[in-house]
Amino acid sequence: MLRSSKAGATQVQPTAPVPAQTIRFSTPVVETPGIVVVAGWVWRLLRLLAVLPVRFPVAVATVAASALLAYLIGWFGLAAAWTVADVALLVWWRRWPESFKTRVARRVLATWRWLWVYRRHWQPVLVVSGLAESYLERQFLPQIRGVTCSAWADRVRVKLVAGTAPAEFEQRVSELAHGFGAPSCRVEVRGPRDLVLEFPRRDMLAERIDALPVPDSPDGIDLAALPVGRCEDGQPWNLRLHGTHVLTVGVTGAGKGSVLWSAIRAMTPAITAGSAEVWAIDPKRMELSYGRALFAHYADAADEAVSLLEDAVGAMQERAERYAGRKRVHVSSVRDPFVVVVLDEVAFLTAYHPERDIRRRAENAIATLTSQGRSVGFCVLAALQDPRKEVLNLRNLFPDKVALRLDEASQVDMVLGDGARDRGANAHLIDPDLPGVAFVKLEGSPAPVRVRAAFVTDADIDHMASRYSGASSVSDEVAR
Ligand SMILES: Nc1ncnc2c1ncn2[C@@H]1O[C@H](COP(=O)(O)OP(=O)(O)OP(=O)(O)O)[C@@H](O)[C@H]1O
Repeated sequence: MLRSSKAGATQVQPTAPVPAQTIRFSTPVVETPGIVVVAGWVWRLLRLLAVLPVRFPVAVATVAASALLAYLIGWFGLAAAWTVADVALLVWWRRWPESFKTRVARRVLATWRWLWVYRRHWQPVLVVSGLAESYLERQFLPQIRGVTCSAWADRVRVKLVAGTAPAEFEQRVSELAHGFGAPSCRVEVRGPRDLVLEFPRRDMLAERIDALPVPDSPDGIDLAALPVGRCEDGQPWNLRLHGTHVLTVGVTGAGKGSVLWSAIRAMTPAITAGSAEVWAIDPKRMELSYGRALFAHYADAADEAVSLLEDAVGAMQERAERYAGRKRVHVSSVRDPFVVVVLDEVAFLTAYHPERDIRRRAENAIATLTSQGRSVGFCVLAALQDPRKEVLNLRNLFPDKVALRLDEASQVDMVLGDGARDRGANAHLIDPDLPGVAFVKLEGSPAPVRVRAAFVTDADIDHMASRYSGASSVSDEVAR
């Protein structure tokens, strides 16, 4: 039975003649003469010698100067010259460590990593991961243009094969990361056929980040760039609240609270001054209740929470009416403070609450706030555990999203948008021992960036509540 020719598809060798094909034309094989092969090798050697001084001017100059010194003053003199140079380098390193790192150490490291890691493994990794292209029986590989090292990552600049697209690299970030022994890989497109692969060497976010300092005065606070943590490259992670709405998604224990609290902490002086207000909804009664004194309004029970949301809608509409035809941009002031509605576990109101009326009212209010509040200085900052549509079908009304540790790979694109996982946002692979680590999309960069929120402890919240509370709520009158 199994031997029957009908048991499976017939395999045809692509080079073997098909039975019906009596004559088959093929290219004749001509043996390459030895002299041509040797000439090819000599040509490649000469080309390498010509390119070396351009590619590695310092290394070639050092070798050439050493050879010249050895010739002129002998091996003893060369050893003395090298000792002096080493002492000079040592002094440079001790005296100006930063400049030594950027000008010497990282360049040497980059050359080493280029030779030992990327050049050595480039062809096998790219061929096996399917990034080598074939045309007319010849193989074409993307070329390494150069390797640079930053404090935490290697950046490999690559020239694409003509006719291919960066998306092919974006879809194979996992293969590339494993192939080159890096924890992850990020693709940055610089221009036509020009991209950079970023491979972290160490995790800059492995250590907990303590709560960031509270700004001294409300004047320096930029509500469109509140410092809430650190990016993977060591730069501050600034969260935009003014002019947008933010949805923070993560499984239980992922650190959603640290994102909410870091944002509140960054604007506390504005809360004291009255130019910003936080209206907090805390269904779990655990996350926000600690800092109650900082909030203009607070609700934990479902019916109170829905009333709070409807009050916010009322205040927003009153402001929109006042602005109509007069003002197009909201500027925070004591008269018209910037209002952040902080909603912990938003699904409690929109999906899990047993009363249909509560769910419907909550959803309507959130939809109105998120669709109309941006330009009049209202922002919704919500936290959510499960990003599926059945749980929160309003998630697309939040322009900015923070993907903390997620349960499943498929949830990454649900939170950060199509293609985010292909671009390296592996939020489902975040280590559970690193709460507060997340992927976000920053302005001006389509590639998701790995960040970590600073951790605001209970003691920090206590301190903030006792020192900065007492702001009178101007919007009270409007809301009531
Ligand atoms: N940014 C952070 N840095 C370091 N540790 C953190 C950070 N955020 C949270 N943690 C730790 O993780 C624990 C859980 O954090 P948190 O309660 O904020 O998670 P969550 O996502 O809000 O969970 P849940 O939905 O169950 O409330 C905290 O008690 C704290 O110990």
